[in-house]
Amino acid sequence: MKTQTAQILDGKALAAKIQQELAATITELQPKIGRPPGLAVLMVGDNPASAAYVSNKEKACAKVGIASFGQHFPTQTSQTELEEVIAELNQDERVDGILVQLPLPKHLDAIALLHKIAPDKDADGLHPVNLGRLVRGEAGLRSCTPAGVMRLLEEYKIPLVGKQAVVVGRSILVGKPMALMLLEADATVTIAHSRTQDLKTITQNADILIAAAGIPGLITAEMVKPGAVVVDVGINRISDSSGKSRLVGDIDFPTTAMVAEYITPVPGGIGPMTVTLLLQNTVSSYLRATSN
Ligand SMILES: Nc1nc2c(c(=O)[nH]1)N[C@@H](CN(C=O)c1ccc(C(=O)N[C@@H](CCC(=O)O)C(=O)O)cc1)CN2
Repeated sequence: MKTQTAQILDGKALAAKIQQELAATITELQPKIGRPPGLAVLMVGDNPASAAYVSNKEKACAKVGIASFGQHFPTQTSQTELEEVIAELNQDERVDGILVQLPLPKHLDAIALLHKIAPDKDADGLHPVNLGRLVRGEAGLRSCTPAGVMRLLEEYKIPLVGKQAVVVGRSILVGKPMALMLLEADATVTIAHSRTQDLKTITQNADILIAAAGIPGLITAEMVKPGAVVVDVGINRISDSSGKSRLVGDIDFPTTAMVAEYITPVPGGIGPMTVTLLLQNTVSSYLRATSN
């Protein structure tokens, strides 16, 4: 039986390497600056997956020496209360990065909350000012998941200039900024989404295929060009026939790994890179805030 031939793009290993570098930077700078970098993660409600991600972020902060100012609010917290908390954090000199864990309970307007975060403390890179900077190719805080994808591709020296890149998914969190970052790197970019007709014909043309649709196993081997670089941003928890839960991506890994040249695993691919780029954004804001 033919088995996997693709090389793994190891996000977990790269994340560990970058986190070590961040820890060394913080150890060196903290005595001179007089305080560590600070990150505030705001979580509303009891979504168990979100609670696990927030806890991972706080553990990662502790590991590299970033102070956490996390706050957990009950589900019924109002928009105004959260806006007031963000306004305080914007003024708090110990805090370099602020993020609102998504998704939020339905009565809250996530976009309106993101607008309230000071752009230079926008650790998730989702404020319109930072998205605008990305559109214009200017320096700014970049969205963590797509920035993590770009950093992983860079580490493995994957050529992007002039390549056909297809992004499946058009969310503000991943798909749209991902397409812009690939464009910034001179790839020729196509965005496909839930209304795209004949997805297979489009994905088969991709030298670089990014799956960010949130649909388990959406991309199968016959949809992938032989030799393509395949990046799985999907994080889907499914139950198998015995009722046991496991994590899968948007890509059918066993079949796709037989045709792709490079592939990211789930878990251990883009997830750890997302958390690491969040730490990196926080440290960038800290350096900017303390540079005078
Ligand atoms: N404000 C934000 N909300 C959300 C984001 C985000 O970037 N900003 N992304 C996702 C969730 N997320 C971070 O918040 C996230 C998800 C998964 C991982 C991760 O490391 N996954 C591991 C597996 C973990 C497991 O076993 O469950 C992996 O892929 O190896 C990191 C971050 C939605 N919300």
